[in-house]
Amino acid sequence: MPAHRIHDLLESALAELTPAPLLVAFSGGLDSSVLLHALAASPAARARGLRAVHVDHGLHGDSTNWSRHCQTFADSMGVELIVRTVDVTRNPGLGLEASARRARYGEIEALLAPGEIVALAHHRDDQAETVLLKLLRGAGPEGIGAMRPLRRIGRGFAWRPLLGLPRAALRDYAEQFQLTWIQDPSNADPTIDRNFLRLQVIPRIVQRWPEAETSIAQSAAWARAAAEFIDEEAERALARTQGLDPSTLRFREWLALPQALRDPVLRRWLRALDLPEPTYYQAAELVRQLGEAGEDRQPCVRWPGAEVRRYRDLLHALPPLQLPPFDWAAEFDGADLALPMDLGTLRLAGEAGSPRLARRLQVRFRRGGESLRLATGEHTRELRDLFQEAGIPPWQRGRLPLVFERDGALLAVADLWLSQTGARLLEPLGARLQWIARDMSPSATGGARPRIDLGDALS
Ligand SMILES: Nc1ncnc2c1ncn2[C@@H]1O[C@H](COP(=O)(O)OP(=O)(O)OP(=O)(O)O)[C@@H](O)[C@H]1O
Repeated sequence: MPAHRIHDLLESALAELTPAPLLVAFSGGLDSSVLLHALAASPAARARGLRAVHVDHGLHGDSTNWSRHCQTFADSMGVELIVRTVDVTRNPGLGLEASARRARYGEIEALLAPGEIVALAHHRDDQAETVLLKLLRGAGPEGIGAMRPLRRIGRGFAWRPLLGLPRAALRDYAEQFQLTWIQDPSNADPTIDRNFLRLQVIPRIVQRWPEAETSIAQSAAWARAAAEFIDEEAERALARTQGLDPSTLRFREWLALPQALRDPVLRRWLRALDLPEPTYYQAAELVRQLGEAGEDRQPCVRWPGAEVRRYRDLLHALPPLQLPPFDWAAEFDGADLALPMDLGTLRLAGEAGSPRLARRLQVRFRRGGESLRLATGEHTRELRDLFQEAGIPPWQRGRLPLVFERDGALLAVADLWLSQTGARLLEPLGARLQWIARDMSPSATGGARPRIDLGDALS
C-alpha cells in the first residue's frame, strides 16, 4: 500500500474526531512508529498540539535505551515526548503482559486531559489475534467485539485509526520512509498466547483462507454492534433487578433475564461495586452453581478479589470474607476495642464519650449454641433463630462481635441485640454498645441491620 493512502486515511479519520488535543501512545515498535510518523506529517494533527507518550515498564534490560530511542525519534519529528516509568507489580489474577498493559493504560489515562484523544497503533492483524484470543477464552459478544476504533478511556478517548489496515501496510510504510524501530524480543516468545497465534496459527489460517483477517474483523464488528445494543439493555435490566442495597441483586429476577443479558448485567453490577470481574468461565460457572442450588442452600462462587453469594433471593457481591480466629477473645471495659481483621471497633457510647464498666466483660465471636434473653423478650432465644428472623446472611453471623459476662452469659450481639442483664448493666450508665464496622453497608448484615438502642430495648 502506498504511503499516501495511510496519510489520506488518517486525514479523513481525524476530520471525524471532536476537535481535541491528540496524544500518540508510542512504544517505539514498528506500528506506533508508523502512526507517530504519519501523524507528525499531518497538519490537522499538528493543529491539535500533537504529543506522544512512551511508557517504560522496566521489564527489559534494554528499556532505558528504548526510551532514548523514542526520544530521538520524536525529536527528529519535532514532537514533544512524555516518558513515564511504571513499576509493574504483577497482579495475581493476571499474567505479566496483562499486568504491564494495565499499568500502561493507567499511566496514559492519568495523563489525559478532559476530552483528549490518545491514538493507539493497533491494526487489523492485532484485531484478528484479539478476536481469536477472546473466542478461546469463551467470550460473549462484548469480548468478541474486540477493539473499538474509538472508545472512552479515563477522561478522554482511545482512538485506533489503523484498525482496518493490515500489518503489511505498516511495514511497507516504515520501509518506504526508512524508519528505525525497536524489536522487542518478547514479541517472538511463542509461550505468550498472542505471539503463538500470530507466529504459528494465523499464518496457517491465512494460507488456507486468504481473506480470514478481513472476515474475522467483520465478525468482530457484528459482535460489537450486538454488544452495544445488549449493553444499553443491560443498564436498564440492572436498574430493575438490583436490591435496595446496590451490593445485592434480586436473584430470581436476574435468572429470569434473557440469557444474553445475564452476564452483562452481572458485570455492570460488579464494576459499579469496584469488584474484579470473573473470567467468562467463572461467570458461566456462577450462573450454573447459583441457579442449580436449592432454595435452602447458600451457594458461593469466588474468584480472585471477589465472591458472589446467594442468601434467600438476593445475590451479594463482596470482597473475599474471612472469619475471625475461632479462639480470639478480648477483655472489654467500654473503651474502644479493636476487633481482629477488618471487623472494626466495639465500644460503649454514652452522653459524654465512652463510659467505663465496673467489671470487665469478654468479647469473642460465635462458636455455636449461643442464646440470650432479649431485653424486650420473655424467653431465652437461640442466636441462630434471631439471625434467621432478621435475615442476617450466614457468612456475616460469625463476624459479629458477641459480648459475654465472665460467667459465660451472652449480654449483647454487636449493636443488634441486648440481653436483659446487658440492659441492666448499661442503663445506669446511659450507654449503648456501638459497633463501628469498616463495612457498614447493609449487605454486611444482609440488608437488615436492626439497630436497637438501649432506650428502645428497655421500653
Ligand atoms: N510502552 C508503551 N508506551 C506507549 N504506548 C505503548 C507502549 N506499548 C504499547 N503501546 C501502544 O499500544 C499499542 C498496542 O500495544 P502492543 O503491545 O500491541 O504494541 P507493540 O507490540 O509494542 O506494537 P507497536 O509496534 O504498535 O509499537 C501500540 O501500538 C502503542 O500505540
